[in-house]
Amino acid sequence: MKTLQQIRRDLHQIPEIGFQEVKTQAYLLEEIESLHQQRLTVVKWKTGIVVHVKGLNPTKTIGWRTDIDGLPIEEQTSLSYESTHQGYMHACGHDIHMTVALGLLRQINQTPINDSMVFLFQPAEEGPGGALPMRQWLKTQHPEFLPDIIFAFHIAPEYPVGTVATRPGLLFANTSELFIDLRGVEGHAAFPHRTKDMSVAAASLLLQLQTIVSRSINPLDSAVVTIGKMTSGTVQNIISGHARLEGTIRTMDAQTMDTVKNRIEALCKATEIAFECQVDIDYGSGYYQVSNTPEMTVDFLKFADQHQATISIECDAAMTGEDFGYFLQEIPGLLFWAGVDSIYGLHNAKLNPDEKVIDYLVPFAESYIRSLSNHDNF
Ligand SMILES: CC(=O)N[C@@H](CCC[C@H](N)C(=O)O)C(=O)O
Repeated sequence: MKTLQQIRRDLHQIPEIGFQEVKTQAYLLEEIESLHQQRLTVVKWKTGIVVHVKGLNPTKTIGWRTDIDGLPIEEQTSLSYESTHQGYMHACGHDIHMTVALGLLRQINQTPINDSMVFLFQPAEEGPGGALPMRQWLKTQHPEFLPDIIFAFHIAPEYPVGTVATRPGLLFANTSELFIDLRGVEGHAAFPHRTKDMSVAAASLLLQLQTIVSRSINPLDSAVVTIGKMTSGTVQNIISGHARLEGTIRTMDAQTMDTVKNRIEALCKATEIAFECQVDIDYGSGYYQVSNTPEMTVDFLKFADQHQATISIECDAAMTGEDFGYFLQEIPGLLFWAGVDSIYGLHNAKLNPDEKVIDYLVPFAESYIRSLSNHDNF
């Protein structure tokens, strides 16, 4: 049997983006198939997997969800086990998330609890979003695998290993992707008056977008409009006829998302008039906020407080997005941060989570799950 460290390193080498996690799915299936199958039912969904572990005397089903996708980032860690998929990296820790889920699955399968468990290996968390369609599929095709309560964690580079952090209620923001295409007229650099320059239009729009949060959102509310990518033009002496802005919107309040989108649409219309061009907006995929079930989260933090090896923190909400919010929309549960002590943050090409988190978190999660299965107070 492979060590969990080996599994994490193997998975780290094969990052794949949303709904293309073919090798990842095959690797996970091989590991799952190597376990005693007596209590297991394994079903594939797209590039994801659902594993049901039958309890000894089940009255409920406890869910554990992990995301499985990587990011389109060129890794710069120089680790001996760095990504073999050029241009792709597990830069958000999903390799650690999967490994912990497999470790917990091994433990629960080896020494079952009274209740049943369902492990959801979910594709496409970074986009376009696997949680919502997976939830719908479970509801319609496999309601017997729908958990009564559900848990997930996310690595947190800023905390040391052994730290868990979460909060009752809102933890992560509402999100929407944002893609804006500006189409004008390309032409010779020496004759600007015969063109409609989309580099200038995009630059102007980019700056105007920055006024939304500062001038249209109540300062006591919170929002983010980030343009992470801006492309325009072909070569230095041709005026660009096409530019594209790619970004993301984050809001703490679901209604604030509408306010931000209304302002974006107004500024795009104004850009069309000002620069005599066509501007098209595509909101891509959006995620519902992650809102933890309050009583369960208070109990979780109490459990963590009493756990010998754990530092527990009631943290602030963050502008991160997570499609786990779609599971919590219908199923009680919570998401928590787990410290991995890296000077480089999430989505950074040098992110290097401390693998000790695996040996800490599997027993922590196992004892938490066992404590829940001994109670029927939810
Ligand atoms: C935990 C994390 O980093 N999640 C991602 C989710 C991305 C959602 C979507 N693709 C977007 O960019 O809006 C995040 O960036 O917060």
